[in-house]
Amino acid sequence: MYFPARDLLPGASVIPDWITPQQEAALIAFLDAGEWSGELKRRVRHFGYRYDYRARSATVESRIGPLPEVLQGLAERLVADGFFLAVPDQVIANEYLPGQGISAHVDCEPCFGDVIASLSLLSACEMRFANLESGETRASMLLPRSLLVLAGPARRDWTHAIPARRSDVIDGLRVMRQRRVSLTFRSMRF
Ligand SMILES: O=C(O)CCC(=O)C(=O)O
Ligand SMILES: [Fe+2]
Repeated sequence: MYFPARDLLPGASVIPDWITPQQEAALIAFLDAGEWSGELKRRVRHFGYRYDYRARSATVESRIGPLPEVLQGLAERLVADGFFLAVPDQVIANEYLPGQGISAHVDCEPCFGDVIASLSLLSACEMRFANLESGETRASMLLPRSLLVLAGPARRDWTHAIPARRSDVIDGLRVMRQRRVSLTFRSMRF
């Protein structure tokens, strides 16, 4: 079953329509104007610091450079809106075509700070959460232009995953997925 945002997980917040459709279009245009990496099944772009999927880490040596202006603006807004104490300095864009997902994981704890924020673009999809200790599972729909913030227990004690499928059932209706892009903001921990 789907939980309302306030009951999703302790430490999780969902903010609907955190950006406008115009901002969404501008972000997609920006991302598509650069080079996507094909190192995974889904395409990714890294900003600020490169994350090494094999070593499962990001380090000070992996610095790419400052965040591009469009991402820096959003990173600063995450502080202004009270989600982060300091401006996040690492962003990964993930692209999911219908049928693609991300397996259950907790974002690297030694690498990244206590708050993770993920902005959804273009398509809805289901995100599933599982408690590391009890195995309890929960699910939420991530809607385009919504922001998911994971802090505290939601960031540390629960895995999150996106099932690799072509459609989701929302309120009893099967909804086909479209291309989805997410932007995940993190703070390097060093
Ligand atoms: O696509 C998403 O919303 C989540 C991405 C994610 O979990 C990650 O990059 O660690
Ligand atoms: Fe993640």
